[in-house]
Amino acid sequence: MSEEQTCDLIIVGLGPGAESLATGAAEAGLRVVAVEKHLTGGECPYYGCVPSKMMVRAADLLAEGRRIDGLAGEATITASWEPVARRIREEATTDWDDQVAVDRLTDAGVTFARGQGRLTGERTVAVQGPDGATSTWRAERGVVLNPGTRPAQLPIPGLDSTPYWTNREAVQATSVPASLLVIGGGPIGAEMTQVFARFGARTTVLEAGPRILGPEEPEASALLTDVLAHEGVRVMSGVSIAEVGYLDGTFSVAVEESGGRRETLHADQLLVAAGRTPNLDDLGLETVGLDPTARTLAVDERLRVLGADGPVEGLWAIGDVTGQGAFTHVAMYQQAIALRSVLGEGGAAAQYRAVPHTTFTDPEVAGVGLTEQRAREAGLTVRVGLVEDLGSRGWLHGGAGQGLVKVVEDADRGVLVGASVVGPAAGEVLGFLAVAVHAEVPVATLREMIYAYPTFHRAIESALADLDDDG
Ligand SMILES: Cc1cc2nc3c(=O)[nH]c(=O)nc-3n(C[C@H](O)[C@H](O)[C@H](O)COP(=O)(O)OP(=O)(O)OC[C@H]3O[C@@H](n4cnc5c(N)ncnc54)[C@H](O)[C@@H]3O)c2cc1C
Ligand SMILES: NC(=O)c1ccc[n+]([C@@H]2O[C@H](COP(=O)([O-])OP(=O)(O)OC[C@H]3O[C@@H](n4cnc5c(N)ncnc54)[C@H](O)[C@@H]3O)[C@@H](O)[C@H]2O)c1
Repeated sequence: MSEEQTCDLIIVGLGPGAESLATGAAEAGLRVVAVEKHLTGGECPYYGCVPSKMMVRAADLLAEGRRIDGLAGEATITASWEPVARRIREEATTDWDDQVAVDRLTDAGVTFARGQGRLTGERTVAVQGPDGATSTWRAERGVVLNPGTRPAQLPIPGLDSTPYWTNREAVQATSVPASLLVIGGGPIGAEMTQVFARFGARTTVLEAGPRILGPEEPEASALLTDVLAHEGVRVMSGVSIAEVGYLDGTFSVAVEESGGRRETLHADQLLVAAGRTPNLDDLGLETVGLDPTARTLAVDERLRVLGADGPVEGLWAIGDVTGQGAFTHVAMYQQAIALRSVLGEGGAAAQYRAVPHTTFTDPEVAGVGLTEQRAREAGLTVRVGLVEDLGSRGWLHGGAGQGLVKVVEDADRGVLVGASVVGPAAGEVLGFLAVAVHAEVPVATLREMIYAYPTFHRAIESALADLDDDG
């Protein structure tokens, strides 16, 4: 163990938020040490948002090409995974090398330390490098934790001894399997299912819950399920997986449906996308009185980590481990607030009533704020407006214009507390509703607006009109 070194701020785990925070803190004059054990920038640029959205873009192009028949002539589409794999390797991840990101940090004046960081007490961190050597640091201001998550390992008999994919292997695929089983119908499972199916894999998605995209509005899940089924995907919900095997290049998955029917499915590849495990178990949390087995770190509105007796001295956390939405935009939002807190500055505190999200299937599934069910559980007087088509624009769009808009009103206050949009560019249409929920624009004001014809967002006007019909 080396002699303790001193700095102002240590950042452990460099997800997208921490990368920004490190640069900002160094630019503000702090001596910053940034610790990363794998790839600087975290899951999003190397295994998450960026490569997966390159895959989605390619799959959407194929689908658009296939829609030419009957709308604009004839097209013969020949799918090839080669440009997708190449773009991910060369443009997105530089072959999963983070040197550019490390250089960006060091150019900004940050001291970069490659290794596993662990708290050893208040404001102190030990960093174990790849060679096993350990350096120790004391930070005068404190420590920011941004360790993120890893794919959850399911305790399914047989699974661990098979070469199954998680999102990390899926984005590194150099070819498309002829057949694919996907365990988990959350955002990762839904996006990957559609991508590989559109590239020709016979795909089945296996979801334990009653429907895919379970936290979304049921109407949104149902619409996406229909679209996937129409594209030839088998969607099995309410299943439990008894066993997984692998023999001679083929996976076998024994599935029990809710009615008790058993079936063994076979495929060339298995993708497990069944949730995430927070990287909190090897972070030395116990040395500052925190529980290393917790699923999230409680934080206050300034991102200070909360212990049993209030904020832990000199300790902040940002990103997925705070449990406020596992999205890059949440981590980025939080880093700016945490940085101001580290620097002793004020400014707006964190609040999460209008966290937007988009699952990049086609149609996209986007939401903000509360679903109808969550609003009812919160005890609000709820009115709901729902339109299950996208009006003239949906029809003009041809085959792929299906969608919906659902708005959830707190009727006592006359403001929207949540909304969902499914459709082409739903994530963009959602922007309007995110403003409405965030700024608590009165529903009466939203109804006075003029909605351009024929846009997708015009369906919002119809959904607002439908609020009147709700009991
Ligand atoms: C397939 C996929 C698609 C996604 N798509 C989207 C999307 O479209 N939009 C969106 O907003 N979000 C998306 N996400 C979620 C997004 O990737 C995360 O929310 C985002 O990366 C923020 O995570 P984070 O900052 O908590 O940490 P992470 O990105 O998980 O990074 C944490 C970093 O900390 C490092 N680390 C952990 N422990 C230690 C330690 N003890 N010492 C040193 N280093 C450590 C890890 O190696 C990692 O690099 C997607 C995720 C996946 C998996
Ligand atoms: N477009 C986006 O913004 C985007 C895309 C991908 C991921 N993400 C983020 O990453 C997070 C993780 O994504 P995820 O899809 O892995 O996790 P998730 O937790 O959101 O969904 C996992 C799904 O797997 C199911 N499941 C769990 N155990 C199962 C089992 N044994 N058998 C069958 N099904 C099982 C769950 O019921 C759930 O529907 C998301 O919650 C999201 O915040 C965002």
